[in-house]
Amino acid sequence: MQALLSVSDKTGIVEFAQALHALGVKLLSTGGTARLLADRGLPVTEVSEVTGFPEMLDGRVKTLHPRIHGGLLARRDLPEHMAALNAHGIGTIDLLIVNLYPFKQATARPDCTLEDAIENIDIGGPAMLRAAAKNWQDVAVVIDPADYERVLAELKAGGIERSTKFMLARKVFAHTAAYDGMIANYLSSLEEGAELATAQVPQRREYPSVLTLQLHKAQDMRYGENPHQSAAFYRDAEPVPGSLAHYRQLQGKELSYNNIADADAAWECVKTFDAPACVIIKHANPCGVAVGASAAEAYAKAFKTDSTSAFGGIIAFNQPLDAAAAELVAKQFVEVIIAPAYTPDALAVFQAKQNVRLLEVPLARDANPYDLKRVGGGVLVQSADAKNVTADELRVVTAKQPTPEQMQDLLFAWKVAKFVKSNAIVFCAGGMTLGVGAGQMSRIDSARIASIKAANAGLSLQGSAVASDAFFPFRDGLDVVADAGATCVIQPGGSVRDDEVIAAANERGIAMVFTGTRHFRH
Ligand SMILES: NC(=O)c1ncn([C@@H]2O[C@H](COP(=O)(O)O)[C@@H](O)[C@H]2O)c1NC=O
Repeated sequence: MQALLSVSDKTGIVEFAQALHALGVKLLSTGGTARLLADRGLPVTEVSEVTGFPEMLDGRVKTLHPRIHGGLLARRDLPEHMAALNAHGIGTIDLLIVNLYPFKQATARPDCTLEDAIENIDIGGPAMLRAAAKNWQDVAVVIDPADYERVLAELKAGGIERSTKFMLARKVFAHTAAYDGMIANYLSSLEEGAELATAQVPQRREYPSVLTLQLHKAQDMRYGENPHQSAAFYRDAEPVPGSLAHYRQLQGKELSYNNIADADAAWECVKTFDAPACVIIKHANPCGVAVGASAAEAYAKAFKTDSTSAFGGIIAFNQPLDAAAAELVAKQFVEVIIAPAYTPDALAVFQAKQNVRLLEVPLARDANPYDLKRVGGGVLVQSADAKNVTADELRVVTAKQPTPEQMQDLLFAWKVAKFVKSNAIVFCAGGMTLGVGAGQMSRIDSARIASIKAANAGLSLQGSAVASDAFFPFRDGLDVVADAGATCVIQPGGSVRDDEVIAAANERGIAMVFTGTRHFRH
């Protein structure tokens, strides 16, 4: 048996080659890889000895030769193929271990010139990979050091399984597709004229003219948003730390499409708080959000906002869930709980409620690089709404200044409003939501609904803070929240009628701050 080893990422390659040698496998290799193996005392034949050609053109041509590609592509079951190899004195290559020039790492460097990028496009590697993967029935092809162990174990047990060879081949074509996609994304992101100055770091557009994405299926789903729709969940190749895609399901029924969508909304919202927080989501909107001294207190406050809507909700915590919080939550019907960890006592509480889905997601606050939204015949792409307004960015526009407590409530309300579908109106006080008006076509209706919901929950809005995700276009919306009892308002500002709205706030004795940032959410 003959193996060809040619790797840029040399992780584990020496140990793997040693094990292959011990099994009697003959080792062929390219320049740098061959030197490393020879230095470790392994008998290795350089590819250049086989091809009769030195590696040429700064490594651009090493393995691109019929003596290599013949050995990879010949079908062992076709006598004519084997006769052709014999006639030309070509030996078969039965195992190929290749990983490619690090194009991604190279182009991520801020000083990467176009020339550097081009030199990091691997040509011979993908050619061999595709050849071996096409001939998967006869050649096992390994691109991922994580597969070395499995391949070795099977070789030791008598030979690489057919199913393993097919799995490895499929992995190759996904990998070369992603690799070429990355190159296409890079080259199509270059500004006009980049080709005139290849020794310089090229200017790049944020949105390339060709966008290639590769997503990996995490799971099939029983159905989509509705039972007559089919669905699956796909993950990014490298999901950002702290994103929902890192979930580990500890118990409960299978996750549904809506569960994942709502869990994501809950998790993204709860992550924005530093204090122990709880977010209850229904149909992608928060129906209760609160901070407290503990997870249990945060939950109890969040539940009070709208205990009717909380039924069957998705509940997220930014703290490990302990028994005290678990016991409270277990009293209500809950679909999914998300937390960075669960104490053993908390898990014990849900032992008797095996249908409840418990998700553990490591906490980190990195934002997704891009948001994607399907529209008819295309996809809208935008940067994620990662903006978190801080106190020093706020501008007080009324005669009345907010008190420090009001300022806290305003910032809390603003954080929540960012996660409420537009038009969003959120009344808050004391670190909890009191009334949420979501998804209305008119801002004034959202304001009315938020105050009706607070009244339904028996929560007073006297002295409350209110957030509006976008500016009030007229004074009428402000009058509704003032009539309801709000004494301070946070909103982006920027309306042509800001003066009218500020005058109304002054007239009603309200403190109002502008964020200068809008948080539409659709
Ligand atoms: N040109 C070729 O014929 C060729 N054959 C293999 N390579 C790549 O060369 C790298 C290994 O080189 P070395 O063994 O010299 O460190 C691998 O990433 C492999 O994919 C090549 N390089 C680039 O195209």
